Amino acid sequence: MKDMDMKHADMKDMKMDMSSGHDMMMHGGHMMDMGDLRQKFWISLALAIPVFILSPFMGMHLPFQFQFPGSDWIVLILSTALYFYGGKPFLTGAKGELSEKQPAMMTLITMGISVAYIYSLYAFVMNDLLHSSNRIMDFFWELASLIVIMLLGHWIEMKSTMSAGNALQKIASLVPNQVHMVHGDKTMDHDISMVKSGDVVEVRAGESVPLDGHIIAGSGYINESLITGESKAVKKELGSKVVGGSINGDSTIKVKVDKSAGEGYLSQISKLVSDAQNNRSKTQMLADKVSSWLFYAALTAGILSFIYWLIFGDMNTALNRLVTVLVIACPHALGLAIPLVMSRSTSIAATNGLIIRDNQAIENSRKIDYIAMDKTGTLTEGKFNVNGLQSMDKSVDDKKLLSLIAGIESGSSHPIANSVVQYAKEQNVTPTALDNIKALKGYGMSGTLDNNEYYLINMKYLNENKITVDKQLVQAYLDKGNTISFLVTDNKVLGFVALGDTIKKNTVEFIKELKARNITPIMLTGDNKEAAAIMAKQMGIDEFRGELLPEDKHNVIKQLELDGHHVMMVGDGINDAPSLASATIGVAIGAGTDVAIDSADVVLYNSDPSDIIKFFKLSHNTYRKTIENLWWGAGYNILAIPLAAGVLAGVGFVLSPAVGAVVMSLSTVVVALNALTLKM
Ligand SMILES: Nc1ncnc2c1ncn2[C@@H]1O[C@H](COP(=O)(O)OP(=O)(O)OP(=O)(O)O)[C@@H](O)[C@H]1O
Ligand SMILES: [Cu+]
Ligand SMILES: [Mg+2]
Repeated sequence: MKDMDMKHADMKDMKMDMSSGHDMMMHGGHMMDMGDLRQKFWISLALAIPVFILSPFMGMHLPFQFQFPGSDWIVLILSTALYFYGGKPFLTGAKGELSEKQPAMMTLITMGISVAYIYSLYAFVMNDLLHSSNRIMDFFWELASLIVIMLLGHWIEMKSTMSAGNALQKIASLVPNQVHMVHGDKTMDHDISMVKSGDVVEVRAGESVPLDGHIIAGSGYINESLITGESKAVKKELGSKVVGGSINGDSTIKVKVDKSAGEGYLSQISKLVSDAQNNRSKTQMLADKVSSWLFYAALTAGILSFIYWLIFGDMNTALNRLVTVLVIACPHALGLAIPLVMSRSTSIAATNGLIIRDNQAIENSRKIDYIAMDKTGTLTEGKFNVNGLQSMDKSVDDKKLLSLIAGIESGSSHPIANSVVQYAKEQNVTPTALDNIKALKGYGMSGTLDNNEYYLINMKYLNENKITVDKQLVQAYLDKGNTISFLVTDNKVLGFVALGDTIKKNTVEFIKELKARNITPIMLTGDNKEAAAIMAKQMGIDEFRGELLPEDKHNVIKQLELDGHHVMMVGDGINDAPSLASATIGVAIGAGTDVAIDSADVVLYNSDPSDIIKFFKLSHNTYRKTIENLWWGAGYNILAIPLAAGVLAGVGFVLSPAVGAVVMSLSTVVVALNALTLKM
C-alpha cells in the first residue's frame, strides 16, 4: 500500500489549502502559486483608478480626465507599483516557464505588460524629464487596465478551477476531525490523527464513522451512500465492517479501528483522485504546444508589424502595434480551455464511482470497440456458495476434507478462498494448520502437512498432470456453472468442493448497453470452460475464453490490439494487472487490489461494472467540450493577432491593447463557463 499512503494530516492540509488565501493554478500542467489573486485584484483596481483618470488614453483625453502639474509623477508611481505588485504572478510565472524553456501563457502576459511598462518609462523620461518638444504617447492607461483585467481573468479562472477540482475537498469533508475515543468506560475527544489501529471509537447517532473498522458494541443502520453510491442504509451488527465516511443511523456504536487515518479506504480514494488531478495528460500538452507556438507567432507578428510600421508609419505607431500584438496574443483562454474541462470531468467522475487516473483514457474512450472482462469479482459478485463437498477417498471424511481445504485456503485471499473459509466457520469445522502454503497461479493452492504435499487445484491441473478422476461425479456441478477444486495428495484425489458464484445485479443490463454502443464484450476467465460458457450465456456475452492463465489473458488482449482493435480491459485481481496495463484502457474494479489499481487508468470504486457506461458518457461529453473550448480559446488568438498587427489598418480598423484585453477576458469567461456546463 506504499503509494496509497496518505496521512490524515495531508487530508487536513488539503482542507487548509483549499480555504487559504493562496491560489494555485494550473498553467501548462504546472501548479502555480498565484498569491492571493482576489486581494491583488482589488488593490490593483484601487491603484489603477487614479491612473485611468490622470493618464490620457491612447494619447486622447477622455471627458472625465484631467491633469495637473506633477500628475504624471503620480501616474508613474502608481503604475510602477501596479507593474511590480499586480504583475508579480505573471512575472514569476514567466520565469518558471522560461527556466523550463517552455514559453507559454505567462510569458506572453509578461511580454505584454513589460513592453507596455518599459515603453511608458521611456515616454515619461522624454516628456517629463527631458521635456522633448513633441509629446511621446505613453501606455500607462493600457498597462493599468491590462494588469487589472488579467488579474480579474485569472481570479475568475481560479474560482472555476477550484470549484471544478474540489473532489478532494469533498472526500476530506466526509470524515470528522474529532473522534470520541473510548478509554475504559469513559470517552474522550481526540484529533483523528491520534487514532491508531486497534483503538476503539464511539460513533453517536447521526455522526459519520471516522475510520475503517468493525463494530464491537451496538448495532444499527449505516448509510454508505457517500462511499458506495448505494442509497439504502445497511444493517450492521456486531463484527460488521464499517467504512470511514459512512453515516451512522440513530443508535450509538463502538468501532474498533482496523486502519489508521492514513491507510483507510477514503485516504486511498483521495490519493487516487489527487494522482488523477495532478496527472498531465497528452491533451493538456497539446494546449501547451499551441501556447508556445502562439508565443513565437506573436513575437514574429509583432516584429514584422513593427518593421512594417517603422517603414510606412512612424516609431510611435510601430511601437504601439508591437505592444498591441504582444498584449493580444495572450493565450489565456486557450491555456484554460483543457485543464478546466479535465478537472471538471475528473471531479464529476469522482462523484459517480469513477476515478480517472490517466486523463488520456478520456480521449481514448472514443476508440474502444472491444471490452475484455474478467469474470470472478468483475461480472460476478465473487462471493461463492459451497454447492457441494464430497470425499472421494476412504482416508478422509467430508469433515476432514473441509478442514484440510479450509486450512489451505486460509493462506489465500482469492474470492474462492474467502468463501470456503467462511463456509468452514459456519459448519464449525476448524481449518487444519498447514505449512508452506503457496498459490499456484491459475490452478489453485498447495500446502504441506506431515511432509505430505496437499494440492487444492482445478480440472486444468488434473488434466495437465495426468491425474485421473471420475468426471461423472462432478459433471452435474459443471453443468450448473460451478467452479470445482479438487484436494489432491500423492497424485490421488481425496475429494472436491464445488462453488457457485452469483452474477452482479447490473451485469446483464450493462452488457446490453455495451452492445448498443457497438462495443463487443468478451469474457476472460481463469475458471473452467463449462462455467465460462454457462455464465457468459446468462450474461448475454457471446465471446468468452476459459481456463486462462494470467499471461493468456494478457496475450488475448495483445492479439486483439494487433488485429487493430482498441480494447478496454476490466479486472480486479493482481493477476489482471498485466492485462490492465497493456490494454488501451485498463479499468480496475474496487479499491481493494492495489496492484490492479496501480496498473489501471480508471478505477471503479463502487465495484460496479455498469459505471463503465458512465465513463463512456462522461468521456464523450468531455471530449466534445475540449474541442469546443480549444476553438473558443484559439479562435480568439487566430482573429486577434492579425487585427492587432494592423492588417485592417487600410480600412481604418486597428485593435487597441485595451480592447484586445477586454475581448480576451471575455473569451476566457466563455471558456470557463463552457467548461462548467460539462455534464455527465
Ligand atoms: N485460492 C484458490 N482456491 C481454489 N482454487 C483456486 C484458488 N485460486 C485460484 N484457483 C483456481 O484457479 C482458477 C483460476 O484462478 P484465477 O484467479 O486466475 O481466476 P479467477 O479469479 O477464478 O477467475 P477470473 O479470471 O474470472 O477472475 C480458479 O478458477 C480456480 O479454479
Ligand atoms: Cu491572458
Ligand atoms: Mg480474478
